[in-house]
Amino acid sequence: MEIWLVILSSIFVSLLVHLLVRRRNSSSLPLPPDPNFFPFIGTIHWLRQGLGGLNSYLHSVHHRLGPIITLRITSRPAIFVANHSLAHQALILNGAVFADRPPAAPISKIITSNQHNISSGSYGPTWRLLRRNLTSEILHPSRVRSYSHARRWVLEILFDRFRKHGSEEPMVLVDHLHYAMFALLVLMCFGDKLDEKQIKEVEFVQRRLILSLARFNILNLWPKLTKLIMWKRWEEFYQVRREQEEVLLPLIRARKKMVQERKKKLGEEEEEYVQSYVDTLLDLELPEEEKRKLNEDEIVSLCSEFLNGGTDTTATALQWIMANLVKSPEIQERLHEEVKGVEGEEAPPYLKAVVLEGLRRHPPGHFVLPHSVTEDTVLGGYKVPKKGTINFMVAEIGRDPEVWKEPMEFKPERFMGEEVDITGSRGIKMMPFGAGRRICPGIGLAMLHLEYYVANMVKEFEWKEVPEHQVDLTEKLEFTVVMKHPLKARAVPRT
Ligand code: HEM
Repeated sequence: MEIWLVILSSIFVSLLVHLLVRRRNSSSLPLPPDPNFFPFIGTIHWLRQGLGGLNSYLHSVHHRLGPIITLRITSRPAIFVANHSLAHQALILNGAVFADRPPAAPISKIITSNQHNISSGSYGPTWRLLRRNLTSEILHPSRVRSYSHARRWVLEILFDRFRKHGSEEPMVLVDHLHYAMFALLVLMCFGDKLDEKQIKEVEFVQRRLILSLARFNILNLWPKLTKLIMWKRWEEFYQVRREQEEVLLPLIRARKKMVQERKKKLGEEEEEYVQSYVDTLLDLELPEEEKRKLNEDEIVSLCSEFLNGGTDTTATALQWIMANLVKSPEIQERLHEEVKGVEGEEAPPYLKAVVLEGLRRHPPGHFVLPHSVTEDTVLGGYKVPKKGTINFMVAEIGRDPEVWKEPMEFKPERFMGEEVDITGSRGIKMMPFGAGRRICPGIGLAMLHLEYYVANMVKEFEWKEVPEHQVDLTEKLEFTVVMKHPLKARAVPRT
């Protein structure tokens, strides 16, 4: 009874808002078409199927209404763009206007210390400072080269695990990939080679946070109400965040102490020192807040963003690529022929093609993070309002049959002899890292990690399918879009 009352009053209120907004916009351009005359009704349909239902719902709506549509999920219109040329117009040709982020929902506000991180920060001086710090101090190619010992160290850990597991039994590869990517990024973030127990603790708190976000999302809907009727879930959320702080803060403080002691000893003989992400954050001064330094809460959020941004995405992409190599032994063999004689970290052409095809066919994120515009603007003949949210559909764009022949097939050959600009600046054909001013700053590091680990895993082992665990490419939405049935294959050492 009460549920019906809530649904009816929501429909009534949204109808009213819908009509009012229509009237206000009638003198200017319309918003992109909305599939539902009664806002929320269509959305209830896919909400019932969970977020995974959104993809197929959007696919059918785009098919009916064209490449740019509006959905009303909350009071802000959410616009979805599924076309490469519109994405280019917005993100590259009109980049500054489309570079903002919408205000964070209550849960994200807490996780991001009030949007004081890169991915959720508004387009302005603080975002610019934080992003420039990451790209120039940690992700600059020369700095990335200086972490080559870490890549090798993690490769040895991986191979050790594969050998211990043995070649007879199939293994779930993604668990090892997650651990490996965490070991690598934890080192870049906190400096020292931590021991396995510490790395596992970091991996545990970080993965628990991102995997439980879907469960906590409901708290965003009406925080004042959910704090009353769902207080237990709020408590659970605060507990997850507290436990994250309990693991990350001691690592941050230890690094701070080390940096201070190093400053005191300046001039004396230097021990070997590789700069970590935390070191770079300690000295930053926020330009919009009387040059104050970052507090511990903000440093935790930035480290958390760095760890999650670079681990789950890369491990997911690695798993999809390896799954396709197991499924197509002839592609794996061609790749092995190419990489077996290659030393060093420069990727040969077929390896590059395999990685690009993996990112096109299975982008870890099916959408870029939500964007918003700095002023009312126009896209595809429709109005994009300042307070709206605009989403770019990465998977739809990379699988567009108008652009890609047989888009659902895994064919690295399509990239051979053809230069594809993955940043999209000269035209977008695929955009697994986004495009324009908010493009993933980790793009160079991610490509290096993908090429390096795919090449070495194939060089050292032959990956074989097991009849009881045939490769199944069905997708499932977690933090990224992962394999619903994780890859289980045998790793046979090559002699
Ligand atoms: C295969 C690996 C990766 C993929 C597919 C990926 C993908 C993306 C995408 C789609 C975005 C959103 C772009 C937008 O909103 O327009 C993004 C943003 C971001 N990524 Fe990545 N990423 C990867 C690896 C990394 C790595 C290694 C790091 C850092 C170490 C990183 C850090 C970030 C950050 C900080 C942002 C926010 C940028 C901003 O808002 O200005 N990512 N990434």
